[in-house]
Amino acid sequence: MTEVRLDGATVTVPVDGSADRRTRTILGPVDLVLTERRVSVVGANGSGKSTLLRLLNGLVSPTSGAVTVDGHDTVRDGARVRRRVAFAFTDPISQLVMPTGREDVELSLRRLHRSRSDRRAAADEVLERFGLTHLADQSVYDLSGGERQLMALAVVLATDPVLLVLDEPTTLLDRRNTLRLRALLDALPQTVVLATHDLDLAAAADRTLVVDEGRVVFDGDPAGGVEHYVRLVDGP
Ligand SMILES: Nc1ncnc2c1ncn2[C@@H]1O[C@H](COP(=O)(O)OP(=O)(O)OP(=O)(O)O)[C@@H](O)[C@H]1O
Repeated sequence: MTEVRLDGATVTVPVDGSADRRTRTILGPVDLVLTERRVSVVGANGSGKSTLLRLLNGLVSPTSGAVTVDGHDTVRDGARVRRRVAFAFTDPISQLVMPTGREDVELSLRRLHRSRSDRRAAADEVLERFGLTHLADQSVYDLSGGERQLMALAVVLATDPVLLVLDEPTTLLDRRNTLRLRALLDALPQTVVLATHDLDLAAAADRTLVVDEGRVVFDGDPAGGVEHYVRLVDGP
């Protein structure tokens, strides 16, 4: 079981153009211990969801407080944390850095498999597992949005991370690919923390956090979380 812990985690940013170096708190303080297999995070645009997610693999460092994954501090032990935590961005093209999916999967396997032939065999296995073999050698720019999203997921999951963090994974997907992604997530053994505006996806988690103006304002069962969020947006 993977344990993610946030202890008084706060993120502040400089206020643009302020002469006296003023700062603004965009998240926190957040105190959380996450051990569930599926955690969803919902909240309005700009509420702080991505910032919360980015704390989990050290993409963002807390200005104060601490974040640990299985006891590893995301700042002091950054490299170890990033080997355990995979992060998938909303826009897969920012994830896919090589010309083809196969090369991207091989790139992510370079640490696990030193020899080129082992890497190639391992990449074949990953692509097969995700049903992407037929798209492996196509330019990533020629893939559809949905295919690209699945390819980006295959790339980050190739190294078998213990925690998968997904920032709005279904935003670019049609219904068919959304359902395909949901089936894929259901079958994953990893712990998944995802931010989403898709309330069905949010409700399928084991635990839901609602973020509003940088604070976690609800933490509990998914049905209650979705209801809380809808009430927050629609008003009482
Ligand atoms: N590096 C930064 N510098 C300044 N402001 C930032 C920075 N990162 C985030 N913010 C601000 O912090 C707030 C929260 O941003 P965040 O991206 O976490 O929101 P979000 O809930 O993921 O939004 P969305 O649903 O639109 O993706 C926003 O007002 C954003 O402009």
